[in-house]
Order: sequence, then C-alpha cells, then structure tokens
Amino acid sequence: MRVVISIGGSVLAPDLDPQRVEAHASVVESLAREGCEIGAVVGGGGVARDYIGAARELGANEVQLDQIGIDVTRINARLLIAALGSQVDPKVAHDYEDAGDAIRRGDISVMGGVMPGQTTDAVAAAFAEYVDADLLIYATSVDGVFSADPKSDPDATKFEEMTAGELVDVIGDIEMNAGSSAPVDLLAAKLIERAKMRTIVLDGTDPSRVEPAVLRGEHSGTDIIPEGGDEPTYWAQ
Ligand SMILES: Nc1ncnc2c1ncn2[C@@H]1O[C@H](COP(=O)(O)OP(=O)(O)OP(=O)(O)O)[C@@H](O)[C@H]1O
Ligand SMILES: O=c1ccn([C@@H]2O[C@H](COP(=O)(O)O)[C@@H](O)[C@H]2O)c(=O)[nH]1
Repeated sequence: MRVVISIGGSVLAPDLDPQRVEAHASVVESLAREGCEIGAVVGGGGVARDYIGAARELGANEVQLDQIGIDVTRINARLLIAALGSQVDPKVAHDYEDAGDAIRRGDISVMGGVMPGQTTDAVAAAFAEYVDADLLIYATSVDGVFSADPKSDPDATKFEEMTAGELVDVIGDIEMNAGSSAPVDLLAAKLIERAKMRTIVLDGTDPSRVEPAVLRGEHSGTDIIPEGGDEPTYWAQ
C-alpha cells in the first residue's frame, strides 16, 4: 500500500519538541515496517505564520510571503528527516519526480512546499496523485472537516464523511493568503476530486492516531469519499 501523509507544522513542531518529532517519525517508520511505501509532506505551522506576519508588516508581497513559508516548511521537513532512520531519502524533495523516484527506490520521501499560491495540503494531494497513492492522510490540528471553523463557530458540526465536491464547497470561502489556515486548502480539494483520491482528515496532534487510520481505516476524523473511485483498501485486510 502506498500512502502520502501530510503532517501540519502545527502538529509536528508547535514548540520544537524533539520527542514530538520523534513520535511522528516512529509512526512513519512503523508503517514502513508494515510494508507501506510512504511519502510525507510537512507544513510550516506557527513558525511559518510568525515569519509571514513579520514580513507582511515589512511590506513583502504575497508571493514573497509564500516563499518564506516554503522555506520554513522545508526546515520542518529536515527536522522530520533527522528523526527518521536510514530508510529515508536524506534530501527534502523539491519536486514530485524526485519524490517519486525516492519512493520507487524503497525510501521514505519527505517534501515541504514547492511553489507560491498554495499550501503543503496541495503538495500532498499532487504527490499522492503523482505516485498513484492508495490513501492520502491529513494529520492536522483539528479532528476533521467541520461545517465551519470549529475554533470560531461553536455550532460547527463535523463531517464523518463527505465527497470531495462537498469538501470544495465547505472550504471554498476560506482565504488563500500566505499563512492562512484550513484543514485542506482549495487546490488540494480540487486535486483530490479529480484524482478520486481516498483521503482522511484527522487530528494529528497525537501521532498514534495515524497508524490505525492507515492500516484499518479506524479514526474519528473525516473520510473524503471519492465519487466513482475504488473501494477503500487497507493494508491489514
Ligand atoms: N471548516 C473547517 N473545518 C475544520 N477546520 C477549519 C475549518 N475552517 C477553518 N479551519 C481551521 O483550519 C485549521 C487547520 O489547519 P492549520 O492550517 O492550522 O494546520 P495544518 O493544516 O495542520 O498545517 P500548518 O499548521 O502547517 O499550517 C484549524 O485550526 C481550524 O481552525
Ligand atoms: O507549496 C507551497 C507550500 C507552502 N506555501 C506557503 O507556506 C505557508 C505554510 O505552509 P502550510 O502548508 O500552510 O503549513 C503557506 O501558507 C504558504 O504561504 C506555498 O506558498 N507553497
């Protein structure tokens, strides 16, 4: 089974705690030991937003701010690589071909951002499509996709499952400025829709939630069900 796991910067390194990074790496390594081929994509989190906020005040434009965000995602990717064992490609992949080559060699491949105008959510979706992944996981700071931002709307309700088209509708109004927050960005949602990619959005603040989701489909987040896609496959079945 081939899996792409997107790990938000806010769940990988909210406080630069090496033990937390190690815990995420352990989950990735454990899945690799189970025989999964793994691509990981790492976000920029609060550090990226801090840099973006400071540079915005200094007058940088949105593309320049995105470039700062990309730099931070790649630093976080290096952090994850540092915690992974010998099975990881030691280079942060800057494009999908390099990342795909690493996976075909049997390595775990780690990416950060690639180009302005999107977030690492879209990188993960494109990476998953490029390598024909069986499953795409978003380990983020919220336990799934809600009808509205649960941090600002107490009446927001969680979708246990939804189609990619419904996901596009729910997140369509979220701003796309550098450093913006969304469980999955709009471009990612469109890529998931066109690739008919089976996708799970879950709370990755506890990294141990990722493994049962990959192996058995067990999680409390949101399943994005492909319209016209294949039946879900799990490694343990
Ligand atoms: N409809 C929604 N459903 C769920 N979360 C939403 C929604 N709208 C906005 N959000 C916000 O999206 C945020 C999740 O994305 P956020 O960008 O913080 O982290 P991430 O995707 O894990 O990556 P990173 O921290 O690297 O940017 C949550 O904090 C939540 O407040
Ligand atoms: O491909 C990419 C990836 C990221 N960015 C910019 O970086 C920040 C942080 O990334 P997150 O995935 O949100 O953690 C993002 O808001 C963009 O500004 C990018 O431009 N292109």
